[in-house]
Amino acid sequence: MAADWQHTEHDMKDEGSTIQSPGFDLDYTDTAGDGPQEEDVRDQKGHNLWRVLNERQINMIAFTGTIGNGLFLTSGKCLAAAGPGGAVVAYVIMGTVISSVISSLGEMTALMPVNAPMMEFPRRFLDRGVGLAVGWIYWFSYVVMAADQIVTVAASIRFQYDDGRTFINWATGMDTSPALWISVFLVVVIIVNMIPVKYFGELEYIVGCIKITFISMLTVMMLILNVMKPRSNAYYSQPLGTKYWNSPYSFFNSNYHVKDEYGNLYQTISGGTGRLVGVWTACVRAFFSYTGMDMVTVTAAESKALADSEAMKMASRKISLRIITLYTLTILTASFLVPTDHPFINGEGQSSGAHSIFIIAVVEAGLPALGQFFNAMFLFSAATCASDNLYVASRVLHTLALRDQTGPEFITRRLRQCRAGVPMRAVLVSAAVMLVAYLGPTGAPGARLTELSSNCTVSFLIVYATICATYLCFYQTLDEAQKYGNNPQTQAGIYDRNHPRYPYKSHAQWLKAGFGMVACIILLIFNGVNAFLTDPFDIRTFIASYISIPVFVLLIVSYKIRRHGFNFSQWGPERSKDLRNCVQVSSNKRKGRLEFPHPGLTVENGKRFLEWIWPPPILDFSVFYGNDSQAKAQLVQRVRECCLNNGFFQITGHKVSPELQRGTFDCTKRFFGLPLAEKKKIERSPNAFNRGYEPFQSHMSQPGSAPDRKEGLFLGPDLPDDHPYYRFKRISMEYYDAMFQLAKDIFAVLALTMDYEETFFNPLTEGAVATLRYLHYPPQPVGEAEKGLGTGAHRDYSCITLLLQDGTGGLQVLDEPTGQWLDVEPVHGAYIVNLANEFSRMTNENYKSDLHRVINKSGLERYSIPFFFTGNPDYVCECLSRFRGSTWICKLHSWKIQ
Ligand SMILES: O=C(O)CCC(=O)C(=O)O
Ligand SMILES: [Fe+2]
Repeated sequence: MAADWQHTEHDMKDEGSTIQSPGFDLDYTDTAGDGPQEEDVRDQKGHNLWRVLNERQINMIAFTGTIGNGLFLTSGKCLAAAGPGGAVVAYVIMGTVISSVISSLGEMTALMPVNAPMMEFPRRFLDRGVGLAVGWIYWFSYVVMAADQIVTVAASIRFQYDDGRTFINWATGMDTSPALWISVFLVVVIIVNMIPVKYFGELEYIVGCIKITFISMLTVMMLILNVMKPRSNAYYSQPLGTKYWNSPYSFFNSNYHVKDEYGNLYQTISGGTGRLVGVWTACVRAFFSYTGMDMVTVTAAESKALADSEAMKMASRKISLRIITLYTLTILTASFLVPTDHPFINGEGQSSGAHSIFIIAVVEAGLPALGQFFNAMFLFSAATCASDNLYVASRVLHTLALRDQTGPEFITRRLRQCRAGVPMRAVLVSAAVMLVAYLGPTGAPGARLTELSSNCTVSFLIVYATICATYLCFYQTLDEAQKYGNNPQTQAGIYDRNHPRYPYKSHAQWLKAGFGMVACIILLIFNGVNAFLTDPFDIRTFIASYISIPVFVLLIVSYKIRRHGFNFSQWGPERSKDLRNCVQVSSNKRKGRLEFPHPGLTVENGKRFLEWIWPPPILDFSVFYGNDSQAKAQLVQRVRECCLNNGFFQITGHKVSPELQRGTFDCTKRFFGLPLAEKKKIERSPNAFNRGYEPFQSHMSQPGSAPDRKEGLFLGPDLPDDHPYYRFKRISMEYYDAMFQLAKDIFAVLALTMDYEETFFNPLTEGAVATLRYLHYPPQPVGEAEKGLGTGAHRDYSCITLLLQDGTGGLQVLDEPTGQWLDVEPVHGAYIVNLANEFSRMTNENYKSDLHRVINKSGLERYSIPFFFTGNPDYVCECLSRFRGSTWICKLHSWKIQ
């Protein structure tokens, strides 16, 4: 009874609560912790973010968001407080703290790429109330940070530098009200956040590249200024060398000046205590300039790259390494050029730009014009940070809404809504709170944004300490699941941190998380030490430094009251210890790890090394749809090379949507999940036009070998209209049509590779016959290869095949010149294009028909969806004119495709 197919829907509902099979299944990963069905529903309602960001964009969003005024404008205060050596030490030590936090968070996110991991993980592993409290303060902190960056933009426009010898002044900035600039940039930042996330990601990528270039240039510049012969208008006549690190200056600054909020000197602490307080103050500041790196995980729910489950590992590692190295180097090089007692970093100076050690360094080296350029870059940097901070805030608010934590339903419903994958309302509400920017130093009396923003940076300490604590609980949960859980062997890797399929095992855990947590708590307790050093006690600094703690506690308490009233016995930790949405790495090979096939120096090893540096090409097909003729010509050239080489290539950037691919995989799994008797009811019989079910081991791809260890379903557009499984049919046919169109587009490119018109193959593609095939490969027992492969070695028959595989891996293509089987690593959403025999014949076998096979050694279920494009049965094939030459084999033949 075919109607029983529908009953599998309820089986799928439970999928969200079980550990999922690996790889690209993670596209089912819920964005709010529900099952895939719920995601479907949300999708229909437009509540879903879109997974469109790729790895480079994720990296750059975090990079762009972190590098802001912390380093550029306020690092001078570190130098003044701790001395050159002390400042560098502070950046290094705090770098270890932040990288402990980021790797703890990154490891959990790599295993479970959920929406807003910052709040989701504490919710699961610590306490629901803590999770929500973290969500709220995290959101608020990002909003205020965004506002603070906007104020920095306005302050940078009001640029003036006057040290008695050099005078720089941006007249426009000085003559206009900062409120005007705040308004202008607020609008710009909101607009940027409204654009579809795909373009936002691309913009961020460009901005990130500019920032990386700038900061690298800054470091090199500082180095050059230090060693080169000073210019005639420099403030010094000999190269500075290590002058500011030697006597009378020194490694540490032993005098710490306690100042009140207006910069008036209150007292000086000297000696060992002075050094200690100085380094401590520098540490707190350095830590704050690192905040923002956590953004790398906020993008998890919008990342298509995360389906390649090691992308998070690479992203979190890269961000820590890049930022810590760049910051430390930049501070180090600049510290040789600016003395610790320079008045502009000790409270004087006419504008925020004048406080920057980099501007001071270039002005004193006799390059004031460069100072202007730097200020412009700092302005740009702050503006882009503001945009990133708003991005994070909106995503967190959106998640809070999905969790029903944003008050009345009529508000929550709106905050959940997304348009084109962007949570517009969440952006607007967050932007509205950014109006606190007008509280900044705009001339308005009682401007207090600075305090607000400093207590927000303190909030990050709470969030980070919570994340480390969460990691410790997560670590314990994994341990328990591994020891006491009743897990099938195929899932063992999910709980085992040492298993090669565990996505990201960060080093030295749990120690690192413990260190991160203790360090953040100490920073939290002592960050407001300045308040205690003044007399009378500085109440404003004290409140700004500690207010976040009671607010955090209050948020937790209000959650408990709302949920349990004053029934204190129920206030204990509520956690699910839920290991849902786990993913595994799709192959035993760790990404980024270089493994040689042979010991010693061999040609194969050399080849592997080259492949490691320049991995085999994945072609971005989107240029075919664009207007860039040069890029298109490049694509055509690369396709041509692939056709001539091995007869296969992989493409991304096609128009088949991830949702449709996901839906089709869903259909595939549902079908193969049916009882055998059900599947056999539509068994493919030899005269059923190549449609229907093909049972396990009933086909032999490689003549003379054992039958294929796979089962299949052949589909075409002739499913009866009254087919009972409507959704299955709709999705399958929608997918069929999309593939048909893609095949036509690929033929257009193939025509171009032969210097024909794009339309050359139209007679072949119009009215073509094609077959969609769903395949299922059960895991192949290790060491039983002689009992048959998943698919025996074969070449496809007709024209081209477009293959979509899940993340399990197992497809191999023969590299004819070397005789080696190459693994075709799964790339999420990409199509492998195989040229088949008929087509190869038409090219006089210049274009290869590739030999390929499948061995599913992963220990996991593998699903794949080939689409065989046969071509129009009436098309008369013959050797194409382009390939007619003296050695051609098909001179006398013309034939029709079978
Ligand atoms: O399942 C795969 O990855 C390949 C299948 C295949 O080559 C075929 O069906 O012709
Ligand atoms: Fe094939």
